[in-house]
Amino acid sequence: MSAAAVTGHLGLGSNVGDRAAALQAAVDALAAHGVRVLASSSLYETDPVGEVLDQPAFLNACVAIATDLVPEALLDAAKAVERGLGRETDTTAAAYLRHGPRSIDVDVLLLGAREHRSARLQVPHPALLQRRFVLIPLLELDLGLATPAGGSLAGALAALPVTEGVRRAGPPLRVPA
Ligand SMILES: Nc1ncnc2c1ncn2[C@@H]1O[C@H](COP(=O)(O)OP(=O)(O)OP(=O)(O)O)[C@@H](O)[C@H]1O
Ligand SMILES: Nc1nc2c(c(=O)[nH]1)N=C(CO)CN2
Repeated sequence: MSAAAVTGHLGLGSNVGDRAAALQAAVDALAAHGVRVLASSSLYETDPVGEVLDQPAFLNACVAIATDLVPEALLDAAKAVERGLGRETDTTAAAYLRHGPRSIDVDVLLLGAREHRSARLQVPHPALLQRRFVLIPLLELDLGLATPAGGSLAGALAALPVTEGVRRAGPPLRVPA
């Protein structure tokens, strides 16, 4: 791939089926959709947060990426990877439950200094600074990360109450050489 226009970070999550295999399959599939994965955090076993707490624990990881895609095309790529792994991505479908169990979730967390706000995509991800399950793997990748507005992710993590368990559960996902 040629020199990429944008670097950023994606969040990966799974709490149905073989969770580690699903996270690895997502990393493996991203290249075919124009997204180069540069590095992966460790895997973390995390307590569910959000609107559905009575569901199995998640396995989460974050990856650093580079891409020539514009932000909405990157979201399309993330959704295509989810669909390719069998996830229901239509938020109006009967099978869709917001914050509910899923075989794979690929969220756009950060695109460096870029901000994007449209009906279908907000970057930074709106819940970024409230979620220990994304802040901890992101900070493993880069302790100096900040939002485009200048908010330190390390500072956000330090300010959060420890209400949600996040335990290291395995080594980083394999990324292409
Ligand atoms: N930064 C983002 N990354 C991924 N999806 C986003 C983002 N901003 C807005 N969305 C929109 O959110 C919709 C629902 O996404 P998803 O099914 O992953 O939600 P969720 O995982 O249940 O909740 P959450 O977004 O709080 O993690 C997507 O179809 C997409 O249009
Ligand atoms: N621990 C954890 N909780 C969640 C997760 C997730 O990936 N990890 N994803 C959700 C849907 O956005 C809702 N809750």
